[in-house]
Amino acid sequence: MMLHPELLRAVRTAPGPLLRATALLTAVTAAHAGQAALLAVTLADIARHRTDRLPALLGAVAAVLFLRAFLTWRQRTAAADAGARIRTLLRDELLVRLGRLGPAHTTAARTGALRATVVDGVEGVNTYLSRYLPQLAVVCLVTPALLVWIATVHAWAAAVLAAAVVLALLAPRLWDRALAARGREHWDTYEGLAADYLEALQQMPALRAAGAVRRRRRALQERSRLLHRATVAKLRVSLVDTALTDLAIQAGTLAAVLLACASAAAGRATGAESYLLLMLASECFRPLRDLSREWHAGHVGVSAADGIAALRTARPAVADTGTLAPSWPSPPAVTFTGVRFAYPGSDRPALDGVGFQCPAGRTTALVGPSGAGKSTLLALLQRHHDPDAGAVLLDGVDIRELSLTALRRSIAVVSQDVYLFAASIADNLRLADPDATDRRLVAACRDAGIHDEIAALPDGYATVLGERGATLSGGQRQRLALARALLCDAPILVLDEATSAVDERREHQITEALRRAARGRTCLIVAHRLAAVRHADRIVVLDRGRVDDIGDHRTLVGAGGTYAALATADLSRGAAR
Ligand SMILES: Nc1ncnc2c1ncn2[C@@H]1O[C@H](COP(=O)(O)OP(=O)(O)OP(=O)(O)O)[C@@H](O)[C@H]1O
Repeated sequence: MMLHPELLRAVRTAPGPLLRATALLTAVTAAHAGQAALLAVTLADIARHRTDRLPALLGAVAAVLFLRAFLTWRQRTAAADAGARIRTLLRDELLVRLGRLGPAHTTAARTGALRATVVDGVEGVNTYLSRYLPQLAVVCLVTPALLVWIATVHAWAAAVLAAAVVLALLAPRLWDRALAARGREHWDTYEGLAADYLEALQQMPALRAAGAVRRRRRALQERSRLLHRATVAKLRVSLVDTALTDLAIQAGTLAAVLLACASAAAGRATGAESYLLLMLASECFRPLRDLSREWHAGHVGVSAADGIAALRTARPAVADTGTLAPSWPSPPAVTFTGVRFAYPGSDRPALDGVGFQCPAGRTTALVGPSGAGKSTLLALLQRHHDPDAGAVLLDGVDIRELSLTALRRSIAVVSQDVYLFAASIADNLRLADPDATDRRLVAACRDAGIHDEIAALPDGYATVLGERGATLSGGQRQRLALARALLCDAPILVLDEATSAVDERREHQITEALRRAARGRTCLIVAHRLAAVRHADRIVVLDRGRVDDIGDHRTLVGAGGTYAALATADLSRGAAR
């Protein structure tokens, strides 16, 4: 009978359907009791060889039977209806939360574990709400009413049954703490296994390349064994729980039967009363038996509730307190001033006193050795994190003063790992703008230098991509992502390692596409290979979290600093290819 605040909170997702499901379940249980009472009278009549009322009584029993069948059908529909709403609204709420939490959260959490919470956890909450809670309400409403009814027939029997009901309800609660601990352990193990499997499936090529499939399989088998152990441990506790309930029910029923027999033998009760007592004693426990069954089904919801609550109440890495939503008639300049930032848990700052400007409508390239802080700068611009000191400004306005929606609408991003959905090319493009016309899709793809290749596919823009866009090459995926970014029509374009997955010829194509795309936008490019950035209007060289130098390709090569060293390394890499 565990009531978790998170689960009670979730009742508000579908109060109407839940109330309807509960009312109908009460009616079904009442119909059971009514049928039992009618049967008691019928049996008493048969025992006394009274047949005059038999047809009417049997007719009434049949009518109640049909009514109950009808009510049961309506009840299941109402519960399914409540379930559908609970699932949809709860998952939607969690997805909105995940969206707000942003990449800072999703990179820290394991995708498989999040999936388990959002899919299986919500499923458990649904069972708890749409099946366990209505049954609990029925126990609270119908069982006392039946006990009062029994008391009018046989006060002692009612007292004994009441004691048995209380025992059946309370005795298993002694095991609640143990069950909660085992339930959590089971859920954690399940989440871990789900995350491991997802990772193994997604990383199968890497595992195969490293010859690690067999080792990974063994690790997963071990995980499965742990889950099996956790399941058995939980089952053991819940079986004790069920056994206690059953024991109380059996003892109560037996005592009531003995009392009924004793009363009948002593002539203190009529035949009809004895039959009624026997029938109602059994009905009195029906809601409890059903509750015990639903409890085991709904317990997953209780185990998952903590994870759902944690996800719902997690604080985003940045606060969305800004209110400005500028419309940018012309692309804004992006300025970093005195930016210092250390990742949570890291004592060494990733950026320390970084200041430079990306001029409006121009292309600025960020270069520097691995770990210099290039991606971190882009993450700060997108407000995945806020700087510990200093600020990022758009045309002089601190980005913290903009609402997150306005900021994100101002920036289009093509990141290192392009994500394409298992949908058509057109649908993938329209993620950026659902209302974009076919003409705009083609224009964006032309600018990104991918239109001809899409047009050459048998289904053109209607071609359905495999999962994660598997049917396209790395370079095609990157140019498709670029086209998608162009469709956003944002005044700032951010390209993080946009040419990382392609060969030299493709790199040239993409660089050309970028130059076309960058026109009329303030563009920030991070690239390892300098070919992609040598034409940039301004190149900012970062080294170990600081600005090392700023200039254009020619002046920086001439200066002979970090950039010149990178250029030499780049050249020799190019020669090696
Ligand atoms: N999520 C993170 N948590 C903790 N430290 C991080 C995280 N991401 C990056 N860092 C650290 O911050 C520093 C800057 O990393 P960043 O990814 O910005 O460098 P980069 O210049 O983009 O490197 P690369 O060219 O290899 O992508 C590095 O020391 C890195 O180890």
